[in-house]
Amino acid sequence: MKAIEDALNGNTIVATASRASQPLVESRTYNKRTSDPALFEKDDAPSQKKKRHLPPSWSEEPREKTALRPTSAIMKHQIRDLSRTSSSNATKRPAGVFLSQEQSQILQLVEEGTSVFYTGSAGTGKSVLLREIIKTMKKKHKAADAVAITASTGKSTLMLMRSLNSRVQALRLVTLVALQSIRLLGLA
Ligand SMILES: Nc1ncnc2c1ncn2[C@@H]1O[C@H](COP(=O)(O)OP(=O)(O)OP(=O)(O)O)[C@@H](O)[C@H]1O
Repeated sequence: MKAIEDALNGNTIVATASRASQPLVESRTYNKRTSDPALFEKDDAPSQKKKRHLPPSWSEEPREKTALRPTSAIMKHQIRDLSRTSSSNATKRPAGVFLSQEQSQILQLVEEGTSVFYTGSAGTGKSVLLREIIKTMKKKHKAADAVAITASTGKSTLMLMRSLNSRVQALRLVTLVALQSIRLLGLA
């Protein structure tokens, strides 16, 4: 009631004025920036940065010069050079085929002039051995026509043509197969 009466008598203004003349400490402390250190409470005081202590060797060691990173243009050249050298090496020194003991035995028999029939599961190295046999026989009998490759079926002829990967050989192969077929049929 006392407060209402005071308000009616116009004491409100006086009260407001007195309140405004004494601003809250809180608002001064938190909402206003001030350089007065007394206004800072101990916990709110800005912490002093500690000086970093580095090991003595840190500053004594001279900094190594970092190698410049190659630009993309330089890298392109390097990659091109690398591919050139690797491809030239590949043509000069093809990866040698090291035949297994079984493959070597068959090759030896062929070299000795023995008629050989060899077979095996898929991927056991029959084609690799055949290529080696052809190579070896060509080396042994230097004449161009000394070695002839035949196939019993059209399909196998095509397979051989593909595996031998040479048009001339493939052409010769087809001719030989044709000749063999003619002979087998007793036509010639
Ligand atoms: N002596 C060897 N040295 C290295 N790799 C070999 C050798 N023999 C066979 N291979 C490899 O094994 C794989 C199969 O060989 P290849 O194609 O000659 O088998 P295959 O018996 O002819 O198979 P398929 O009957 O399926 O035609 C190939 O990748 C080949 O390079």
